[in-house]
Amino acid sequence: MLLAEIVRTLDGVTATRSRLAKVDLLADLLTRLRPEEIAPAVGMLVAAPRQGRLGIGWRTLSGVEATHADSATLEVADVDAAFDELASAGGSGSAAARLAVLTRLAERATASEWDLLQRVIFGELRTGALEGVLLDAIARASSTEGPVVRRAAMLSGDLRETARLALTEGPDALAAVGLEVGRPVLPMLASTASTVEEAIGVSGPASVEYKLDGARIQVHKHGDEVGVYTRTLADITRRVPELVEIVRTLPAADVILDGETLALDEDDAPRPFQDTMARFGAERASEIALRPWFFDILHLDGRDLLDEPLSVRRAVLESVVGEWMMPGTVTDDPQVAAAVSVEALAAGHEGVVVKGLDAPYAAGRRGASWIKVKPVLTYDLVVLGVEWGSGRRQGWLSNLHLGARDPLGEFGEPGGFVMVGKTFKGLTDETLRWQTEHFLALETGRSRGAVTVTPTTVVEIAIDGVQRSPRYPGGVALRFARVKGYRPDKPAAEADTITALRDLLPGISR
Ligand SMILES: Nc1ncnc2c1ncn2[C@@H]1O[C@H](COP(=O)(O)OP(=O)(O)OP(=O)(O)O)[C@@H](O)[C@H]1O
Repeated sequence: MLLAEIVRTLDGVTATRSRLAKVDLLADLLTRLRPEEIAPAVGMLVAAPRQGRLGIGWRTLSGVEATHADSATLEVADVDAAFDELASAGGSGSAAARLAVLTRLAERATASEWDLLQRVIFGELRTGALEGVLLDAIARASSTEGPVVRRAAMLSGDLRETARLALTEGPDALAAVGLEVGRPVLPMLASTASTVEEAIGVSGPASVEYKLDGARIQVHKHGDEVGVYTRTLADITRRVPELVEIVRTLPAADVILDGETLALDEDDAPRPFQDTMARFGAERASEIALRPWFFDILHLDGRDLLDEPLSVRRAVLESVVGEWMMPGTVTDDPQVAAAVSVEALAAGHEGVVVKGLDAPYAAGRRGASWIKVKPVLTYDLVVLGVEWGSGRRQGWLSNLHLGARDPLGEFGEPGGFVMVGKTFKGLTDETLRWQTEHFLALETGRSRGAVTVTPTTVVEIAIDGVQRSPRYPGGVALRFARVKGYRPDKPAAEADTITALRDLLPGISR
């Protein structure tokens, strides 16, 4: 298949607001792929190449100079072969080799094909919205029930392979996809309530647990082999040897655990979230040691536990992790639950997560089975641009332009971002230095003292609330926004939405 057909399909998908029409277009494309084209083509559709991260920055890409082709001749297989070359180019002279591959590709591509290829190579413009539609399209194209496709995608964490299985082998092969120790699955996510009482009203009998402000980890142990993965399934095993050591000692041959990790200071108080994330990003180990708290178990010694109720999973979890268990209490009494929250806050944690005891582990889904309650309002927003600082901050990129996600395109492009405020508060010198370098590498243009950037960086912002704003396109502006920390573990497609912020406005009927 020609790459141009993928470009045309994606254009069609963007041009229509109808979900059904999007599914039709994608399903039609999928049915026309040859078996060996399915995985590469799906990778191109969702900007997640089959070869994994290609490790090419925006700067390298925008440095490619080429005269594009007038007519479309590039095949999906040609692009896939070029990606193989990019992924395997390493060692000395690799930069030149990669640039040569990119230049050849850019010359063979038409301008619109190169637009798409850049986004695929960069690998970060994934819109969660498209992945959902694509799952429906895979179901349609392979005449398989939607839930069967979704389940396989969740458990394998691999949309490309799910599409290939669905289209070439059918529902039985999909149903046979199970958990595999060593292959991470998307974590279960929480919804939000404003009080513990409200949360327990929804959940009924629940495990009310501390919500630690660290980083999510999924841990896989197979004998002595241990793998540690982030919220976005990045493998960070080599960066966290102290966690690997702890997991090795657990009394289980095969186990998959879900938890949170955090660094404590000498008084056992949690260190700032930034310190934990610094460990995740660092190539070298630092003095700050992490420790784990586990709150769920997905698999134990040959038995998948996903579909068991939390009450059963907790009992099994406790027998495996002992002292590394997340603190919490099982109760259906709102007062007892509220007391856990007070205790968690007093110990310096963020709040609590209230989890229905009957609920299974819903991998990759955000639902009412887990409800987080945090007294400080924090939102994960996307940096759209940054202003150059002045005075003491001269020469640093400082004031961040913050955007909320607009999945339905109510205030702009569907899947785009709507600006809701700015802040330069809460930035340490070290963060200023880091963000200047980081955002210059993501630069897409400059205007009036600000650098606009590719909207891929998620930052956690604390606010006192929101107010109506005639100036911002979403009609809402943040009040007293300050930076809590960057969220390299969160993709922009999962940032908070403009709807979530507008819901904070008093008296807005949506
Ligand atoms: N006891 C706990 N149970 C579940 N998650 C916990 C717990 N303690 C801390 N967490 C963290 O809280 C998050 C739950 O909120 P959510 O599923 O919305 O993830 P998130 O989008 O990363 O949210 P947040 O930014 O609030 O951490 C988990 O991803 C995990 O990192």
